[in-house]
Amino acid sequence: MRLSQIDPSSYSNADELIIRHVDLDWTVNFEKSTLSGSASLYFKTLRDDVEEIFLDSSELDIASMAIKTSAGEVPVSWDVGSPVENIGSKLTVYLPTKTSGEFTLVVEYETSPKASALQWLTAEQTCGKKHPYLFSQCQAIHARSIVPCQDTPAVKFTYNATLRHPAGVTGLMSAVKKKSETGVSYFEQKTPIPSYLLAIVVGALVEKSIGPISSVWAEQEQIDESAEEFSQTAQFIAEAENICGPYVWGRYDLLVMPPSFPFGGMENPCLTFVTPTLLAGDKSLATVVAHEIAHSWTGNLVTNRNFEHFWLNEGFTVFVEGKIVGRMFGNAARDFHALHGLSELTDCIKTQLADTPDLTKLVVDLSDCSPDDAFSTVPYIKGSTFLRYLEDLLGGPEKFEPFFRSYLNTFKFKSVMTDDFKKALYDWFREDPQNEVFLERIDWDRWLTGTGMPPVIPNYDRSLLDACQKHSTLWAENDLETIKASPLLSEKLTSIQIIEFLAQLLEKKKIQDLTPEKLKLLDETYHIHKTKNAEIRFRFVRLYIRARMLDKMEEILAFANSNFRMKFVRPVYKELAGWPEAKPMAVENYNKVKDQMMSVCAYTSLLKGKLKRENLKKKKEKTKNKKANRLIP
Ligand SMILES: CC/C=C\C/C=C\C[C@@H](O)/C=C/C=C/C=C\[C@@H](O)CCCC(=O)O
Ligand SMILES: [Zn+2]
Repeated sequence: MRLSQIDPSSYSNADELIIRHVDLDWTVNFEKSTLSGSASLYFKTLRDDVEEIFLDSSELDIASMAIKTSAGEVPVSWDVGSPVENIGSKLTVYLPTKTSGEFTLVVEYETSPKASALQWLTAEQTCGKKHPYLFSQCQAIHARSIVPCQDTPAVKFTYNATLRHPAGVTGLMSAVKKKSETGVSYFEQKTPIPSYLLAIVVGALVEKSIGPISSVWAEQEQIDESAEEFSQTAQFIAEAENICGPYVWGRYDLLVMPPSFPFGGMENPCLTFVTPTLLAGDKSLATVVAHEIAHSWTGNLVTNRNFEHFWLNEGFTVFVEGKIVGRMFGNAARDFHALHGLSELTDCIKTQLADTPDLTKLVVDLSDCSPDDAFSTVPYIKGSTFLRYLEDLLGGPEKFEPFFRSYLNTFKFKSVMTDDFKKALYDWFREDPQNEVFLERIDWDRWLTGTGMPPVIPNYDRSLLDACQKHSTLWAENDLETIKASPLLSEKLTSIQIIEFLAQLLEKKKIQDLTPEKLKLLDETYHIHKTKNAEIRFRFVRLYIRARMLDKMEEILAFANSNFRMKFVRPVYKELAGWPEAKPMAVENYNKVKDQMMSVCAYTSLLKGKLKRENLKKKKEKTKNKKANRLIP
């Protein structure tokens, strides 16, 4: 079911009125695990005589609501619809009179201790062990669990916030801090944002400067290594500005999160959240920061109108990330980065999305699927591959980048659909009639609604990939003695090449004699036990699983418990579920640690396969019934 015309995942009647600004006054209650206070929503009607406001909400305890106009404040009544799993409840506000123009809705409320956007950590769960910690993750549709709102990226608003928290901790938000007093911080976000970019963190945080507009924030124990790992931040920003135009958000700070943060990074404006699994010690995973910086334009300035068009956020961002890599490390590195993305996409389509081919489309149908269930690497990699294909087709970076900048400039502060991009592309390139023949070649249907891998793979420079291929073939197709004798073993691979080589090894249907001895040699050859690189460890524990090494279960589960980044946790559990001897231990471990995971991670790690299969079964039955009905004369 589509909840509204504009957005299948939002109840809001954003075709009738929109939120332009929000004032938040929140008190952080660590003892109750709640936020309490008020949200003032400044509305502008888009048509005359609006009678009701439909908002999104999830488990909010609402104490009062009032409408404020220049004439004064009037209490209003409301109704909370029955909750729908992974969606929340429709919140209907009844306006006292037919309303046009501008007005404010003031809501006094408290969040649930189970608010899906929030994670509350006890002091023991932090590095410093002295203070509790709170953080949020609102994308895609979890903002509704911390504020009643039009929780759709079709609507953008500015916000101010007053944050009251215990005196010994620091509060930060996805905004610029204007002032702080003991136990109170004041924030301002002057650039309109969609609700999914609201963010809050409260904890024992310290700051270290890493550039003219940037600091890294972390717990004291990780601050120095974080500053070192992300020392390229200012250069990433400079390259991104060169590609996309001026940076408008004032500050670009980084926050190194606790290990339970479910994603690699989250592009919260002014304050990107990153997983500590990026702390590899050699900056080899810092391209995630380049990615989050790129979002300052693609996603945060030009935003997908709903999550069916998520590729407009992520595909565009990976495309810019690749360009930053190219400018800083050369085109061979850019192309290797893209080829590595394609390996990840192949793996994702074959494993995570094997039962749901519709989710391999670039533009998906989210009518009966929550965005969290649809999330995959497809919009990232298929999307960026499409843009690279267009760039190559339409004359290379020299011709494409001016168009790209103009697209960003035209749609900044707005929310867009795929057709807006398509029209902008045609408007720009049709200026030169010579482009017509190339424009005609673009098979939009296959790219946007075709399933599976991208229909065209660009002609990438494969020089850095070749070594990975040689190594994976050596290890997959030979016995131990032949491998030991190979001169390849003394060839050095970079961390990223090791990641790709292991990914390729995992891709092979059959690895000859995947024995403990072989894995021991592999470990020694590439110094896997010494590495801090989580991407390498992640792939190596999957090899242990493939080799059915029960004696490595402790190590496998230690990795699964070392962080709750979904990219790592979900495939590990999925593979363990397919190994009958290990499954009971995996289930037991999951049950032990699931309360330390964010709800999105706990929910998608174990249930997803089952739920998807059930939905598919239901869909098939529906189609069968429809067909049967058609046969009835
Ligand atoms: C076609 C997909 C439709 C909707 C998905 C939209 C949002 C999904 C929701 O689960 C939130 C995603 C947040 C992502 C944040 C950061 C990513 O870049 C992280 C990528 C994975 C990782 O590196 O850990
Ligand atoms: Zn992203």
